[in-house]
Amino acid sequence: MPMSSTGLFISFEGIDGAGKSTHIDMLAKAFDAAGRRVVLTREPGGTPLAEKLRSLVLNDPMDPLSESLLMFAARRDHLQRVIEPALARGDVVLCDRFTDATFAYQGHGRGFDLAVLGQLERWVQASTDGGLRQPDLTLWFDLPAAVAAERLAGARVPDRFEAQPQAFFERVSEGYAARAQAEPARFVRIDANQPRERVAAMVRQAFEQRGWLA
Ligand SMILES: Nc1ncnc2c1ncn2[C@@H]1O[C@H](COP(=O)(O)OP(=O)(O)O)[C@@H](O)[C@H]1O
Ligand SMILES: Cc1cn([C@H]2C[C@H](O)[C@@H](COP(=O)(O)OP(=O)(O)O)O2)c(=O)[nH]c1=O
Repeated sequence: MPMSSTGLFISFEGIDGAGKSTHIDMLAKAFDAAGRRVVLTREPGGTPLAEKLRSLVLNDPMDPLSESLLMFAARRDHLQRVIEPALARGDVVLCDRFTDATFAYQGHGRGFDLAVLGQLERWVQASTDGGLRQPDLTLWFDLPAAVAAERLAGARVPDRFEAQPQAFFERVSEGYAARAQAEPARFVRIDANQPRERVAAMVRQAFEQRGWLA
């Protein structure tokens, strides 16, 4: 049984260029065809306030603590205004990145204190029943940093994170691996270094195995 009482909360993670966006759209269509209401959203972002914070954090230079606080401020607003109401209605929430990204990028990428991030996570994701709101399932698109860089070359104008060197993304990947190891039941690692159709089949299989898509 998913942790959320009625809805389904799915997050998508991986370094920039790993292929998340490509497969989120496919999944949204699959859930829609199965008769489920889908909320497609992203972090940082997903509400008017959080989208403003996104634009600041992706473009304006700042230190890792400010970056982490803005990520969690955006997340708090997003949870309260979009994610929790959607789950209460029984919708499927497909979220492009969530807190694992903060541990991977601000924690492992920037080297910011993981214990402080853990405290922020507990404050921001505290649920009314005393538990911690986490995705029911996290799909981690794992791709070597060199391959992601090749895929992104020329594809779009890089933001503050996408402009980072390859070593940064190698650390971010280690961060995702650590989170996945700590919570194996929540994570599914997708080998994203394969043709789109193979990746799509593995993504679909993760849902079918759980009985979430026929
Ligand atoms: N399996 C794949 N093989 C080759 N290229 C891919 C694959 N999946 C996605 N791409 C391409 O790689 C780029 C990054 O994919 P995208 O879905 O935008 O990644 P993300 O959302 O994780 O940053 C896009 O140009 C996309 O078309
Ligand atoms: C959610 C989140 C994202 N990020 C970064 C990762 C990405 O480089 C960037 C935006 O994510 P994303 O929406 O994946 O960017 P795009 O749509 O351009 O692929 O924000 C963090 O550093 N920490 C976080 O907590």
